Amino acid sequence: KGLRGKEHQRAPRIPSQFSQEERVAMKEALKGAIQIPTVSFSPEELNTTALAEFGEYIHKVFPTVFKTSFIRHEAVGEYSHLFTVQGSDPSLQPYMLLAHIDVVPAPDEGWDVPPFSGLESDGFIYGRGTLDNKNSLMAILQALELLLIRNYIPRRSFFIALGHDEEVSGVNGARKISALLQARGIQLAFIVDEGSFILDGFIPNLQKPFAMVSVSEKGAINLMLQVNMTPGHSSAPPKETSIGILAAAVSRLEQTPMPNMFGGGPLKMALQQLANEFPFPTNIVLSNLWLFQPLVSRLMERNYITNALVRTTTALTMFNAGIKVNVIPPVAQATVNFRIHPAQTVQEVLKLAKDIVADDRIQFHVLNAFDPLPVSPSDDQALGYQLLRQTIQSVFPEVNIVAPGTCIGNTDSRHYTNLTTGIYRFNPIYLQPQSFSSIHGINEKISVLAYETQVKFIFEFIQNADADPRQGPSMPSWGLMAVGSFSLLTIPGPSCLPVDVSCS
Ligand SMILES: CCCCCCCCCCCCCCCCCC(=O)N[C@@H](Cc1ccccc1)C(=O)O
Ligand SMILES: [Zn+2]
Ligand SMILES: [Zn+2]
Repeated sequence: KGLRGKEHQRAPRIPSQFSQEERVAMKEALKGAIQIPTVSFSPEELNTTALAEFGEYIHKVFPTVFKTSFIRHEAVGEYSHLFTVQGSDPSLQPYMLLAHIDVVPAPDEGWDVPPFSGLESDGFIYGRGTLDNKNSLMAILQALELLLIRNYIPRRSFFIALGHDEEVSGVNGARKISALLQARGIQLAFIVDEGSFILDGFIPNLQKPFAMVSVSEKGAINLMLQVNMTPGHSSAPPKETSIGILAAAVSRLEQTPMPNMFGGGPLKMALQQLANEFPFPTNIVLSNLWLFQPLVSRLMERNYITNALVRTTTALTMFNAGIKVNVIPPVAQATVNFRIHPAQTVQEVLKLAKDIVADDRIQFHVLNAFDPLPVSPSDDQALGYQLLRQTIQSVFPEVNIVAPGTCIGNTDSRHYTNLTTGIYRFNPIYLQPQSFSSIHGINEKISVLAYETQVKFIFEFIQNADADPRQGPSMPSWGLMAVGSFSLLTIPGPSCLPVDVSCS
C-alpha cells in the first residue's frame, strides 16, 4: 500500500455502502470499546490500565490502519494517539480529526443496563461513551479502515488525534499532541472535534432539526471564594460566621445573572438563518432582529440551555466549611464555575463577580481560567465549515439548515488554536434534549443506525476533503488556500521532540 509512483493521482470516489458483515463488525467494535472503562476521575486519577487496554484494542480492531505504510502511529503522553495520514498531494494543507478516549464516571445506579456493558437493546447500544465520545473515535478509525480496505489513497494529508484526558482538562493528551505538531512546524487547514450536533427539539416551535456547527467555545473561570474568621465555641457565636458570609456572597452571585450578551456571538446569525423554519409570527420576528432583538434576547433566557447561549453562566459547584458540630468554622471555601460568553473576557467577568459580591472579607482565588475561543470562519471560503456543510447535506438531505453556533462546554480542540484558525465542533448525530441529559448522565445510548451513519459521514467527509476544489459550483477555489508544500512523514524523529512520544 505504499505511495511510490502514485503521487498526485486523483482518488476515485468510493460509495459509502457497507456489507452486512461490515455493519455487524462495526457495531461490535463500538460495543467492545464501550466495555473498556477508560474513566477519568481527576487529572491525577485516570484508569491507566483501561487506557493501555484501549490502545491494544484499536490495534486489534483496525489492523489495516496500523499496517498501512502511509500512516504513522505514535503514542503521545503515554495513552493518547496521533495518526499521521500522508496524502498523495503535498500541496494540499492538512486537516485534523479529534476525538477522546476517556469518559466520565458512571455509577451503576439508575442505568437500565450496566454502563460498561455495551449491551444492545431495541436497536440501541447502551453505555458510557456512546455519545461522548467513543462514537466519534471509533467512527473515525472505522471509516478510515473501510476506505483503506477499498484501497483508497487520500490526496490531502490529515491527522487523527485521540486524547486520553479530555474529561479532566486535556493537558497530558491534546496539549502534548498540539506541542508536538507545533514543534514539527505543522499548520492545519482546519480541525473537526466533538461539541455540537443535529439539534432536534431544543427550540420551541421549530419543527425541524437543524445542524449546528460550533465555531466558538465558551471560556471558563473556576473561582474559589474564601472567608477566614476567628474560630470559637458555638455556644456563643458571633453575629456572622465564615459560612454565613460566604453563603450570602455566593447566593448574590447566583441571584445576579451576568449580563445578557445576545447579539455579540454567532447565535444571532444562526437565528437569522433559521427564521424561515419557524411558523408565523416567529419567522417575522427573527427576520427583523434589528427591531425585535430585545424581545428575542429575553425569550432566550427562559430555558436553561438557550440561556447559556446568551450570557456568561454562573454555577456554584463546591462548598467546603466546618470541622466539628460545636466549633465556629475558621475557614469557608466555595468554588464557582463561570462559562464565559464569546463577547466577554476573563478579566471582565472577574470584575463583575467582585462587584456583585462587594464584600472585603471575601478573598478571590482564580484556580484556572481561559478566555472564550476565537470565532472560526463560516463564510463561503471557510474550507472546514464548507466541507462539513457539504457532507451534512449529502448524508442528511432532510436537514435544511446548517448554522454556526457556540459550544457551551469545552473540548480538546481549545488546545489547538496554535495550529489553525478553523476549529469546528460537530458530531453527525441527531440530539434531542433527553439524549443531551444522558451525556455525563444516565442511560447514555446511540442507535445502531446513528452509529452507522456517523461512520458513513466520516467516510464521505474524508473523500470530500480530497475532491478537486475546481469541481462543483458550490465549492470556492480552495486550491488557492493551500500554500507551500507539506510532507508530514519526513519529520524529525521522536528523540528531538520536546514532548513524550513513542512510535509504533
Ligand atoms: C439556536 C439555539 C440552539 C440551541 C442550542 C442547544 C445546544 C445543545 C447542545 C449542547 C451540546 C454540548 C456538548 C458539550 C460538549 C462538552 C464536553 C465537556 O463536557 N467538556 C468538559 C471539559 C472540561 C473542562 C474543564 C475541566 C474538565 C473538563 C466541560 O466541562 O466543559
Ligand atoms: Zn466529550
Ligand atoms: Zn464529556
